[in-house]
Amino acid sequence: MPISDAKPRDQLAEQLAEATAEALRQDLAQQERVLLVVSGGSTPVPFFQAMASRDLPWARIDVTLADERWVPVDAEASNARLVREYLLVGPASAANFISLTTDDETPEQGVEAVARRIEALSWPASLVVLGMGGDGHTASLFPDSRELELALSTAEPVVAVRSPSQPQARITLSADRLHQARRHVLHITGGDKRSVLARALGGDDLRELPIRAFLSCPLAVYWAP
Ligand SMILES: O=C1O[C@H](COP(=O)(O)O)[C@@H](O)[C@H](O)[C@H]1O
Repeated sequence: MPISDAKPRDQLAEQLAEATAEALRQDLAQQERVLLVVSGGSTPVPFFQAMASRDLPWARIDVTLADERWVPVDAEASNARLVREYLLVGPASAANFISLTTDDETPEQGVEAVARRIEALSWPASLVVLGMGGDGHTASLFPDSRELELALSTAEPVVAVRSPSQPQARITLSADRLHQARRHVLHITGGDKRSVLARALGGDDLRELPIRAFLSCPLAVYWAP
């Protein structure tokens, strides 16, 4: 389909995939391995689909997540399942995916093993693609999380997170780790999220809207209705 006939969200996903592929190519010209950090949730699906067929040396690319629900890898709610189903297919299946879960019962038990995995990657990442929820959370930095201050301030790479608003325990890259990237993108869709972003830009209380921690990365915003 010519890009001009595409629906806005698919068009946005194509543009983001092109920019991501270009960023990875640039860094691959300078270093043997590169790292791409992606978000979960529902928004990234068309981006993953657009990315999967890109002509890239995928075997030299590590892919990990900004955050994960502490659920089995094949669970509906698993961000890793989403990545495997929509991104790691076709040419992109040659990429090395690093998950954020272990067989431990809780993220608190697994957090150290995940931290070692994450530390071993090629930081700074080429690109961190953030998402955002309607409550202003990004990754698993939730406004109502007990661990929000820790996740915003620690130098540790990952934090186990409990949020009353969320049905599952989670694990998230810390804000410090998410900042360790050459480029940052916020990928959001819909009028509601545009309003949340506008509200975030008008204030500075991170606990109210944790996305504020990334508004001056600099951050490229990819938005479509
Ligand atoms: O729970 C999560 O939510 C955000 C936003 O998800 P969306 O479904 O509104 O696109 C996502 O960025 C994060 O990775 C995910 O775990």
